[in-house]
Amino acid sequence: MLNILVIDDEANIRKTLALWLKSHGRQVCQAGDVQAALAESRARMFEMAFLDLRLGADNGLELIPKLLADSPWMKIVVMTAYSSIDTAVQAMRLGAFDYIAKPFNPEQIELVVGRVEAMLAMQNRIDCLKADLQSLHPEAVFSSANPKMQRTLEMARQVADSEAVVLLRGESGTGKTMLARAIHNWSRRAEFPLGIISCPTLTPELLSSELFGHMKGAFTGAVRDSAGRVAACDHGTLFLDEIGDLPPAIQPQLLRFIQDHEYERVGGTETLRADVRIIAATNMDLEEAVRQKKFREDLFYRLNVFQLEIPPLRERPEDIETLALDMLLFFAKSNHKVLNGFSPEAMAAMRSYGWPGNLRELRNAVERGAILATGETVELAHLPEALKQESGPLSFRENLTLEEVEERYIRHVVATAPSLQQAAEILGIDQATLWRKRKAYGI
Ligand SMILES: Nc1ncnc2c1ncn2[C@@H]1O[C@H](COP(=O)(O)OP(=O)(O)OP(=O)(O)O)[C@@H](O)[C@H]1O
Repeated sequence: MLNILVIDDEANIRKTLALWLKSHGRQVCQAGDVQAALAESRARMFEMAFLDLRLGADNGLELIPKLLADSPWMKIVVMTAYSSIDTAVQAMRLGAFDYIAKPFNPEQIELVVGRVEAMLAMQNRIDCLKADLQSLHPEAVFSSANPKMQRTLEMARQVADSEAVVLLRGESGTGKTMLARAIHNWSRRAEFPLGIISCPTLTPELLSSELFGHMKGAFTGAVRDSAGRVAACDHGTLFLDEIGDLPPAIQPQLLRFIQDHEYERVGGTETLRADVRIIAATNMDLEEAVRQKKFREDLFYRLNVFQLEIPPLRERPEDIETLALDMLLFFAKSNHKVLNGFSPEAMAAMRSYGWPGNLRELRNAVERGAILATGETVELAHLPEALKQESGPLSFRENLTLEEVEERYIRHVVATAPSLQQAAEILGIDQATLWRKRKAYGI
C-alpha cells in the first residue's frame, strides 16, 4: 500500500486530499508546515508526497531537496494555486516527480498516484529481474516421463491460478525454487514481483527486517527505513526457501501475515497490509519439527494447504537423459561448442548414479562435461569423479586440497545416509551448515 505525505498549510485542502486518498486505499500522513513535513519524513517512509508550494511564509520549493536528501526514492508532486510554467520547471529541476495545478479534481489525483504506483511496481520488477539475471541457468524443463513428477507438475499448474499457499517438498536441488518461479509465472500475479528469501542464510533479526522491513534506528546499522520484501512483492509472490529453518521468533509474524495479510516493520508500531501469495519449500521433516516443538503447528497447517512433492532425481531415472541433453544444448551454446550428446558409457554412468545433489548436481556435471569435451560428445572421462566411482569405497588420491576432501566426504555421506538429517549428524554439523555446504559444492 502506497504511503503518502500530504504537505499543505491550508487545513481544508490537506484534510480533503488525505481523506480522499485514504478512502481510495492509500496510507496518508499530513503536515501543515516545513518543520512538520521534515519530522514526518524522518520518522516514516513515504513513497510519495503532495507538496504545496506556498507554505505560509515558507517556499515549498526549498523543501524538495531536503525531502529528497532524507528519502531519495520519494516521488514529490508539487501543487500550487499559481500555476506557472516557470515554477513547474523549477520544481522538476529540483527533483519533483510531477506538477499539479490547484484546484484539482479526484481524477487528476488518481492519475498521478497511479503513475507513481506503476513506476514503483516497475522498479520492484526490475530489482527482481536483476537478481534473476545473476543466476543464469538453462531453461527449466517442466515435462517429465515419470508418473509421480507428471502428477506434481499437473497439480502445480492447477494450483498456480489460485491464491492458495503452496508448500513444495523435496530434497535439495530437486528444483523447488524453479517450480516456485514457474508457479508464479503461471499465476495471475506474474506481472508483479516474485521475491525469494532463503530462511537459513540470515540471522533472525535480519530475516525479520528483510521480510517485513525496519524503521530507522531499529537496530545497529538500520540507518534508514526499509520497506522489506513483503512490501516490495505487493500483489506478487514471496518464495520462502527452507521454511523449516524459520526462526521461532519469526514464526508468529509469518502466521499473522498469512492469516490477515498484516505486519509491522521491525521497530515500527504501524500495522501495514500487503497482498502477497506465499510459496514455501522445505527438505526437512516438518512434521517431526512440529513434534519436537521447533516449528509451530498452527503455522505448519497454514503452510500445508497445498503440498507438492518433487521426487529426487534417482527416483525418476527416465528423465535423466532428456534433462541432461537439454542442459548440454544450453552449455554447448554458452561455451561456443557443437556438442550433440553423451557417449554410451557416460550416459550409463549418469543413469546409475544416485545424484544426491539432484538436478543441481546434474547441471554442474553437464556443465563440466561441456567445458571439458574435446569432440562432439561428452565422454565418461569428462564427468565428475563421483560418477565414475559411485559404488566404490571412498578413496582419496594424493595432493587433494582440504576443500576437495571436504566436498568428497560430504558427497559420500549425503549419498549413503538415509536422510539429510542423519547425514548432518554423521558429519557433526547442523542442517543449515550442511545446506550451505551442499549449495557451495553443488551437491
Ligand atoms: N525443471 C528444471 N529444469 C532444468 N533444470 C532444473 C530444473 N529444476 C532445477 N534445475 C536445476 O537445478 C538447480 C537447482 O534447482 P533449485 O534451486 O530450484 O532447487 P531447490 O530444490 O530449490 O534446491 P534447494 O533446496 O537447495 O534450495 C537449478 O539451478 C537448475 O540448474
